[in-house]
Amino acid sequence: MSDASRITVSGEQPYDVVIGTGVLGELPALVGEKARTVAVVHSADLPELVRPVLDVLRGAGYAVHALPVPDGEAAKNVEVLAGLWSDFARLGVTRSDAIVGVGGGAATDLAGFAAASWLRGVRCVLVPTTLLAMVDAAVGGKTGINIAEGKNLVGAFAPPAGVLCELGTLATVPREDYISGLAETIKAGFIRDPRILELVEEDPEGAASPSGPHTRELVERAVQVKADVVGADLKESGLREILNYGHTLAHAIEKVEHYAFRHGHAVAIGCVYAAELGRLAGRIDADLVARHREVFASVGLPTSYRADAWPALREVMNVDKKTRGATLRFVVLDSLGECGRLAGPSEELLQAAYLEVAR
Ligand SMILES: NC(=O)c1ccc[n+]([C@@H]2O[C@H](COP(=O)([O-])OP(=O)(O)OC[C@H]3O[C@@H](n4cnc5c(N)ncnc54)[C@H](O)[C@@H]3O)[C@@H](O)[C@H]2O)c1
Ligand SMILES: O=C(O)C(=O)C[C@@H](O)[C@H](O)[C@H](O)COP(=O)(O)O
Ligand SMILES: [Zn+2]
Repeated sequence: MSDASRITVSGEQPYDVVIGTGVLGELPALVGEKARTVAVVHSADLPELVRPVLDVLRGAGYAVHALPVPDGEAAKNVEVLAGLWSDFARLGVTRSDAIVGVGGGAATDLAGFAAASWLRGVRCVLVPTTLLAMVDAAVGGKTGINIAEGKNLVGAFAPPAGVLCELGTLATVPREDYISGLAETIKAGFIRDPRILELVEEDPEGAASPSGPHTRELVERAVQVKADVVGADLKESGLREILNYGHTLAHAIEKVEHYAFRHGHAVAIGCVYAAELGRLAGRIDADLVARHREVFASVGLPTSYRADAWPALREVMNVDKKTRGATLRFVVLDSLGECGRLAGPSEELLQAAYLEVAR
């Protein structure tokens, strides 16, 4: 029996993000009647989480194939993707069939791109199993992989047919990964829904645990922010850029760390950097910057990074997707919950803001 709430993402083909317990029963309806073969892309390290997915699909009569991929960020590369394409060919995945992605954001990004690129696009259903994947990665149709030159540089906008957030799976997420997901949740609070910040500030320890009192509300609020934004601007022609708050520096940190640094941890540092940029550019005051540091730190997220890394980080920031020609562009806050853009900041400003997060 499901207690699910659902948030609809509008667009050419609207879909629901279903949040609750006992939601996997909705999988067959999302995979659809036309499908015969279902390829389930999942992290090799999570057999207990994928088993119920396989059982539900097999019970519904599909020919189900489990396709394990390397754990975490190691999944998001071109060799793994090419391996999936060969698997789909071998298994005879056709345009009437479906791909299901199960796991954290790395697995759902990969599965989504595999589905978007196979036969130029087949149906994809996502079953995120981390907080970060539920509140952000699995929602909104940004799919992709990393290359040596940078994070998520190859991918496609390809919305899923549905997203099933089984809250029970959060219980086993390692604490540091759960906290990483809180960074994106808090980001949603700064850019659009300040109530999220209040919920975290009232009870940071509760927020940092899946058994905390507000877990479901935090997930629902962050998903609602994402749904509202991507429903209005799927392909990031304007509004959607606000979801990238903090990511210009965050992606550079991840690249410099060879993708061994958690995404949310990098986003927390990146949001503080963006806040400092905003303050130095006269857009927000010191109190709002302090609130960034306090709320991220209250749940154990980092807010500073190595001082000596600046030259390397600065170079990587040039390939940020918001850059236009030689002009770096940042999402900044104009006030709490209101975003603006900062285009072409001077090198002095970029460095001065970095000095504020450097340690
Ligand atoms: N597409 C988007 O819009 C979008 C948005 C935000 C982040 N992302 C991407 O998401 C990725 C980060 O996602 P993440 O934080 O989920 O990391 P992740 O996918 O690397 O998962 C973190 C770890 O948790 C494990 N795990 C997953 N579910 C579990 C569970 N229920 N119990 C126990 N362990 C579990 C994974 O195996 C992995 O080791 C990054 O690649 C980031 O770029 C994409
Ligand atoms: O959905 C979006 O749009 C986002 O920017 C959400 C981010 O949290 C996410 O990390 C995204 O993958 C970053 O996108 P990118 O285009 O900068 O790679
Ligand atoms: Zn992110």
